[in-house]
Amino acid sequence: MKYISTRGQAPALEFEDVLLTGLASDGGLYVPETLPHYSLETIRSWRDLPYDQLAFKIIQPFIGGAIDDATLQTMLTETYAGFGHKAVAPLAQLDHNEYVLELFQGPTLAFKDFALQLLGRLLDHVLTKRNEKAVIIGATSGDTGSAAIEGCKHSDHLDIFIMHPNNRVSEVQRKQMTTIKGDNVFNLAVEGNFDDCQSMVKACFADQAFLKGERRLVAVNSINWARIMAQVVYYFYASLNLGGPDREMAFSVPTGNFGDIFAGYLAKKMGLPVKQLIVATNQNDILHRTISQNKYEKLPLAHTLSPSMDIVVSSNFERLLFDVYGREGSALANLMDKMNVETVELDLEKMASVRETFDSHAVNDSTTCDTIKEVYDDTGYLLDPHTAIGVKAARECRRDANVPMITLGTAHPVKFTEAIEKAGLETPALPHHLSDLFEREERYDVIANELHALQAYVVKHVFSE
Ligand SMILES: Cc1ncc(COP(=O)(O)O)c(C=O)c1O
Ligand SMILES: N[C@@H](CCOP(=O)(O)O)C(=O)O
Repeated sequence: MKYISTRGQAPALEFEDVLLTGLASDGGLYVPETLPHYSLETIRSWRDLPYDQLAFKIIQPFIGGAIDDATLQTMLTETYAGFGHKAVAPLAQLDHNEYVLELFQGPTLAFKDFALQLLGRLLDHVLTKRNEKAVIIGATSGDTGSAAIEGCKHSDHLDIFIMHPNNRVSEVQRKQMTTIKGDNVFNLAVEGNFDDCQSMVKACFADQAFLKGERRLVAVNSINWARIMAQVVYYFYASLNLGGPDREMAFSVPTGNFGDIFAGYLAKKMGLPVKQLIVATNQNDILHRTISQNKYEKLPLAHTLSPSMDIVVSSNFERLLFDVYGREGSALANLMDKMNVETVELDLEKMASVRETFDSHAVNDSTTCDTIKEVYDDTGYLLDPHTAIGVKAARECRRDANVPMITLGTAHPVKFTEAIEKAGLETPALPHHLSDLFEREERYDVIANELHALQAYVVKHVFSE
């Protein structure tokens, strides 16, 4: 399978090279040139597959010949065997036709594990084969960081640098990242917000001279296509477990960088019957304002009780716009340049095509806490604040009560004590494998919100080995 850039100028790449990059050289994001499409009959035939085998069916066509089938299946089996629930992505029922898809059963307790525990294995496999070393530079608002470090810490071929906004991730999230030992692991607390960290990652891709041509730069954020690819699987899995593909499903997705919901959009394009996709945001609601009012306007980033979604510039929205604008790279490049500097309205018929599938809703901190409390009182089920935003948005935007509504449960509540306590509830104990987290020694450095500070740090640690 070939991958092309959303901005039309960068060379098309095969899977292995897409895996080993981040942004395309023209500043765009890689997407498959064509998507596989499956008949209902084919999807139906996957109904009884365990998660790892379903993952093989969905992921293998994206990888093509880059990894042989037996090795890929082994990687997938090992990846998902490390999850804390035998079903890997179990469904919890809140009400009639209302579910939470628990995507927080992986080692770092957030949906990021689904892709990042696999990504670490894929990268190690390909770099070993090529006998190459790479540098990972990633940005996190709290969850990507620990999942990426967990996935990459054993690789001799990778040095991993993860930036988080200083004092703006939860304590559990910070400790999860900064207590992982490994000579190849570096945590940086940036004096800035997530958007600052993310733009530094992108700036590093635009100018890689600081790596002296000696190391490849790889992304672990969802700008890396392999992240999205692995996230498509659980839409199929959830649907198949609730009678799909013979009935439609609706999904509500707590949204920040638009990676997770974009995977749902791909699942629909690949043939899964999906009635609606709900973009659920916190107070950082640029996507909600874009979808509901057709006004893409950047406002200052707000710090909320759902810190992982404290994001203004949602990178993967570009991948959706690429489709909406007829896959015309040059038109999209112009639009993205405009969106970077001014408030933009999309063409009306383009917006109408977005609204055919997508609805949106924004939830503030106080309603987030009320939702956590209400659902707990009704059902005894404790939502994390991000998932609570998804549940609230699902209840507000539902198009058809007969269609099962599945909210993606993106994180475990134990990571977000502040919101749980503000909801008047008690945070549960940390799971066994993290029970001594607060006694573990932390290791991280604080750096200025400046590209040269980051690059100097990376150079010092990569080339002084
Ligand atoms: C817990 C949690 N929920 C939701 C999101 C939003 O996901 P996405 O960035 O793919 O939209 C994130 C991270 O972005 C997250 O960490
Ligand atoms: N919520 C994320 C932010 C980064 O998003 P990504 O999906 O592009 O890696 C986080 O927790 O770090």
